[in-house]
Amino acid sequence: MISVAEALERLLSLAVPLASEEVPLAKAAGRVLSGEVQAARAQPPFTASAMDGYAVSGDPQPGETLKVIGEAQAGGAWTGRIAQGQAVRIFTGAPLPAGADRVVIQENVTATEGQITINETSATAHIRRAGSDFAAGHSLPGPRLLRPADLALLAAMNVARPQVARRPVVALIATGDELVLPGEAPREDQIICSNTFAIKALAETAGAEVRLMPLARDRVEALRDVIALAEGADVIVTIGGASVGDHDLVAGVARGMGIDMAFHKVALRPGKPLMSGRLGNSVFLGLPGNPVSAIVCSHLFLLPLLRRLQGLREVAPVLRRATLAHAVEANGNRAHYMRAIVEEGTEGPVLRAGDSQESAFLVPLSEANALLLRPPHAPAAAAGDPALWLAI
Ligand SMILES: Nc1nc2c(c(=O)[nH]1)N[C@H]1C(S)=C(S)[C@@H](COP(=O)(O)OP(=O)(O)OC[C@H]3O[C@@H](n4cnc5c(N)ncnc54)[C@H](O)[C@@H]3O)O[C@H]1N2
Ligand code: MOO
Repeated sequence: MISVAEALERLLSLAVPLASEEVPLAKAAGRVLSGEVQAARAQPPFTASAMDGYAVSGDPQPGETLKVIGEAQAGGAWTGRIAQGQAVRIFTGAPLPAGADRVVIQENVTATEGQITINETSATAHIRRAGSDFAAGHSLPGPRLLRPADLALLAAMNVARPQVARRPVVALIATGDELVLPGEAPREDQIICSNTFAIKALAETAGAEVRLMPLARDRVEALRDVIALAEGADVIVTIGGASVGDHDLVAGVARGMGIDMAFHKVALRPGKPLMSGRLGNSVFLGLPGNPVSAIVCSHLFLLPLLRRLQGLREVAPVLRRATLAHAVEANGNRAHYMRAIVEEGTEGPVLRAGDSQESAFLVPLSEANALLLRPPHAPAAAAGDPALWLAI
């Protein structure tokens, strides 16, 4: 069995970066900017008032009275020139008139018909210099996952249609004679297919377009047919049938279809039977069927793969530190990702592993907000000891 790190490296090496496409900004959230983009203009494009008040020349002192000779508002510049002893009524965002050096906020003046008297001065000029946020030509480098603030920045840079990596297409295949879809009437010996819905949602958070394939029954031909239907997908994900039982057919069928297997079995709990390889133009990822195993493996492997396909470099799950709320036993030879709850304590985050670590149970997974990582062969640890975790 190979380590989680080795498996992830082998999986990521199968990823051929996807082509890019242009999208309108309103559709660009969560997409990966492909390359560098440059600002067509500076921001602010002109020196602007940062407050509502009066634009003045020089630094008039308390008691001075100035004549108000015009008004400037955002989107409505006053185009004259201010001289000493004059003021222009100005509002936040308006271009600062020529000859003005500062803005006196309206709270600091007494305004009467056509004039103001200064009551107080302030150390700040209350102006935003042209280009003080960014200059024309300012660049936002890619690849970069576009967060909401990035979209505002791109808009201000007047980039209307950024180039982003196209969405990876994921074909999701649940396997097993025991499965029926939610809403259907299961026989006594059947269960509801659950994993698919978590994995679809997870893949979509990483920008994928997910195709739900028909359920594949536990027969070689049936499985082969559904996998063949998935041709053209960037990633083919199977769920179940990954282990060693007589009805666990996925590895054999994938081999029969010509997969170049990168690994099968990882020193991981839950998720030992995980497999991956290249199948035609697709990356093939065979997840174990147990719901927790499949979902944990999706966090650890599918999400990084989807991000790498879109060109991102830093894709491994982010490990954070916390202290253990209780003792934990020594670990065996597989990295154990325990379902846990992380909470903010008085001295930082505290981790509590769930009572049940059964890889088929969904309630503890639904209650968890973290996976507590116990590395292979980690010695027993006591309450208060440091531990690593990742958010789920
Ligand atoms: N003799 C051995 N048996 C098993 C081993 C082993 O090493 N030796 N490994 C165990 C481990 S670890 C895991 S994990 C499971 C995974 O096996 P499979 O990937 O072959 O999964 P299945 O047998 O098809 O299913 C396991 C379990 O999950 C349920 N399942 C499957 N698909 C879904 C779905 N889409 N939604 C909800 N539940 C699903 C299925 O009914 C089974 O109960 O193997 C152990 N066995
Ligand atoms: O590795 Mo299995 O995924 O323990 O349940």
